[in-house]
Amino acid sequence: MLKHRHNMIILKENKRTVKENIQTLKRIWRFLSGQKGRLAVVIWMVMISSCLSLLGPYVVGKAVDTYIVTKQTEGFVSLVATLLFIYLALSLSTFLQNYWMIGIAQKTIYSIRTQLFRQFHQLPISFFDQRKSGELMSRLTNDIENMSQTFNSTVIQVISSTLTLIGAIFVMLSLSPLLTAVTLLIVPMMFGGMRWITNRTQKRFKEQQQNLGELNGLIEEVISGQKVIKLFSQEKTVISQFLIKNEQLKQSGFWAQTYSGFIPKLMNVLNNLSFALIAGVGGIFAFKGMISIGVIVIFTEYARQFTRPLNDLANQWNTLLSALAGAERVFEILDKEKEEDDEAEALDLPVVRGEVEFRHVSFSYDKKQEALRDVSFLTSPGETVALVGPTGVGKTTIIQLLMRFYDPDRGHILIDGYDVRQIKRFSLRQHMAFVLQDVFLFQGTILENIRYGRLDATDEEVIEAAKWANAHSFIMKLPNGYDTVLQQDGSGISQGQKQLLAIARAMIARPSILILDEATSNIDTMTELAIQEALARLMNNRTCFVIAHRLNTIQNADRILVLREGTVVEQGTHASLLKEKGFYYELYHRQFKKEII
Ligand SMILES: Nc1ncnc2c1ncn2[C@@H]1O[C@H](COP(=O)(O)OP(=O)(O)OP(=O)(O)O)[C@@H](O)[C@H]1O
Repeated sequence: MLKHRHNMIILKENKRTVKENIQTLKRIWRFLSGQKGRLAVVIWMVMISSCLSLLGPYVVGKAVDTYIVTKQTEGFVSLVATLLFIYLALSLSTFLQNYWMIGIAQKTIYSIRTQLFRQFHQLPISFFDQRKSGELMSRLTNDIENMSQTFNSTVIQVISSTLTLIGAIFVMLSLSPLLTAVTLLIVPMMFGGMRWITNRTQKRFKEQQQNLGELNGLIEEVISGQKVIKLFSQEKTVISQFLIKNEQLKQSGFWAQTYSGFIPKLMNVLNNLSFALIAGVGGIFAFKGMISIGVIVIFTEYARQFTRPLNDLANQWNTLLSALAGAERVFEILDKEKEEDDEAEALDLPVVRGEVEFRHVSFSYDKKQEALRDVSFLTSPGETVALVGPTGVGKTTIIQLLMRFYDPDRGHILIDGYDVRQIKRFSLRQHMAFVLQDVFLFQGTILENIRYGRLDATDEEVIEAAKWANAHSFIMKLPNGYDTVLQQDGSGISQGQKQLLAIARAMIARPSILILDEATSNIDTMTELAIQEALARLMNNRTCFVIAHRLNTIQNADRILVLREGTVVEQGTHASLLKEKGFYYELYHRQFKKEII
């Protein structure tokens, strides 16, 4: 039943062309390259077990004719022993083929999963900017899991069902073509009936899937937005929204399951019908001496063998197609263009002084609307540069280009006189560190989180950095000090403490160029002071780019770059810019002055 439900859900995906499916199969085949020998053994095993499963009923039929009808006992025991051997061998070969196939499947899935995970690290940032993380996660988990399930069982089932089906028809034809025709009568009825039910269930399953998606979306939103819901006392609204969606899901689920429940019933009816037909028509043939009783026994057994593989094939076929669609989604990522390789003569910069120049840089994310337009500036080593401007003017974009997450469409970015394209990415990023307002902490200890800045730092160096970052004292108050395990979102420590850890992490990286995205959230005064002091130490003697939100930072900056609509409209110190009475002056009076009044 479950399998059948799955069929319906994936009907939509089955619209892929045969050519596309063959191409995907070819690619999967390539992943199996190291295991073709084992796969051949499995296929042999499947063939043997299919033959054995056809042989069993044949021997039973022969036993009826030779021993039971004639009441002959001699040799009967050895025939029963043969039958026992056939069924034991069948069980053993089924077990072995499953065991080996699971081994092959898991090895293949392991290598596809590893390749996909590696690929994620080689893709440019633009790839991630354009996609939802949930959707990417689902390729690495759901799609691969779907492939894995299919490899585990479907391949074997498809081969075995096909062989059994062909074998059964072949043996039946050789025994009695007429009775075979009678047995096959149920096939069109089976397809007709299935089609009738499928047409009705398909719509219901689509509805169910859609309702389930909407309900999941609501649940996800409610869980992540718990604080907002509570704060605005929206619990009742959310619950009533949930009840509506839940009711819809119940309704569609009820009808989908009810309709699909007809399928096993139909199979049963048809099976019984075929038994009755074989017994009735076969009986008449037997009276006329056209066939023996044993042949009727063989036919009734094969009739069962016949409907089962047909049903299995219908189910497995859809599962296989759905797995192919999943595989295609995985391959689509594997085929994405990787981040451009470093140029052959790209340099390793052992030391960076921190001179940064943007020379007529223009850049557009979508190649339609420019996010930066002819931006030029030159900073001296050790300068603190504040990027100032209204929202969406390109402050973050300047930083993204500096870190080489994107390359400019026009113009050049130079560090110590070298075009960033001439520097190896790894080397470039090694000289940079950033402290962003959303501090990203990994699941792990505090020690590991700080050491992320430079993996070869000793424990002593980590502690030293934490002391410099004013983080040591709060860390020591935690139950396990530096060994306290943080969850991925850093729950358990405050926003300000996360900032202090981020500063320690940047400190240990010993960068020449520092990037700061100042936190806008309110942090208590004591922690704020600790952060400001730690930042001042971190920024000392380093070129710093600050996406500045605090007046204090802006006033103390050596250079302020004032951005407007993707271009630098003014630059200078706070005092000189105020004197100019231009855009900065306007911004200052609009945004900041109220802070100091
Ligand atoms: N990944 C992206 N894809 C497409 N457009 C983007 C992307 N990131 C930013 N943009 C667009 O580029 C322009 C500049 O964005 P940017 O993030 O650099 O602004 P900002 O000055 O940092 O803004 P804020 O102060 O709000 O963070 C905006 O118009 C924005 O919509």
